[in-house]
Amino acid sequence: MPENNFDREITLDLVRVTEAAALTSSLYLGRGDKNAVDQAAVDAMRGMLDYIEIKGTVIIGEGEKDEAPMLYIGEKVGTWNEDDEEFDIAVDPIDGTRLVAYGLPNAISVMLLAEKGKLAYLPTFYSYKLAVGPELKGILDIRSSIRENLRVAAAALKVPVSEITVVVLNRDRHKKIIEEIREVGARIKLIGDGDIAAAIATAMPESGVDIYIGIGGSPEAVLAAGALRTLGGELQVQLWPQTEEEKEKLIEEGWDLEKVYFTEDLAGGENVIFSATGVTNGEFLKGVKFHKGKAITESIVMRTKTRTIRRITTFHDLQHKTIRLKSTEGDSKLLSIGNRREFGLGGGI
Ligand SMILES: O=P(O)(O)OC[C@H]1O[C@](O)(COP(=O)(O)O)[C@@H](O)[C@@H]1O
Repeated sequence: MPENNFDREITLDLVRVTEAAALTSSLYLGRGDKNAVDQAAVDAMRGMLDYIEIKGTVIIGEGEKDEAPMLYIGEKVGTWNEDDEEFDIAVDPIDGTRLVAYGLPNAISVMLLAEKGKLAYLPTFYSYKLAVGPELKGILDIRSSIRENLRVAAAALKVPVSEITVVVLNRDRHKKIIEEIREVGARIKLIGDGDIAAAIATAMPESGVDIYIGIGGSPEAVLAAGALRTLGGELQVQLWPQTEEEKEKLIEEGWDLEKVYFTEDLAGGENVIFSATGVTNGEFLKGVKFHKGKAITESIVMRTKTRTIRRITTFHDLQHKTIRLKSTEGDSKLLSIGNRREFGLGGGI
């Protein structure tokens, strides 16, 4: 297949993967069961990844933190035919599992594909991140104080600081950051979870978000960088060890804790493809909606090569839509998304 056609094909394939994860996990909306949400998304993703004509290796999986189900690092995905191209893959089957478990907004299913060796490995579980859209790209510095960055941002955007909106994960570790933003007088949106969407929102003018800052998962940083590459935004990241012991170990191993990773260091190469599907309504994607025999999903897919950004609304007929679920052990089954009993869920009244 000529290279261009191949890229186009694969772009839609990735949407099918995040759509399947979003659809399946959304069956568990509001049931209070984070693990069921994650398991559904992981198995659906794995099931769909099998169909993509690539030699894919998952190099960024997620789930270690709470022993959640995961697509594990090193897992081979795709068809692995002789002529297939090799790609590295980063996934977050659900960013915001708790959000789905409690029916809260802003959960998405995400994956990223890049040329081999072009996605960064960050050794810490958490990273300190600063994300901005195109207008602030190259202007802020993660090493500067919050006050200084907000001053510079206001000057660059030609607005008073009070019109700048900063998104921060609502965590105790961010107490100082939040206090500082309040002191300077910018607006703050505290979010419960889901910092991939928050970082990406900075590059979406309609979101009303200017800056995302704070400490969040390292895999999420790489995934957000993949999208920001195409959107023309910027992510700056520093490793964030959680203990003195971890810090010393990293230094011993030769990691530079002062180093700032920029967008291209995190997701480099010419050919980065990012796909996300909304699970619950959010900043930049609508969540899965069930309506009169159909499930409706909204996805966004983008490629760095052409800078094309597509929003895709898909109507899935519940009578005919099947999803292939595949377990870590390799067993697969085809389930009908319209039949909740097949997913071990009550059929209702
Ligand atoms: O909840 P923590 O430990 O503060 O970690 C923050 C990370 O967790 C999330 O909010 C949610 O991640 P999961 O849904 O994968 O658990 C991420 O968006 C964020 O990077």
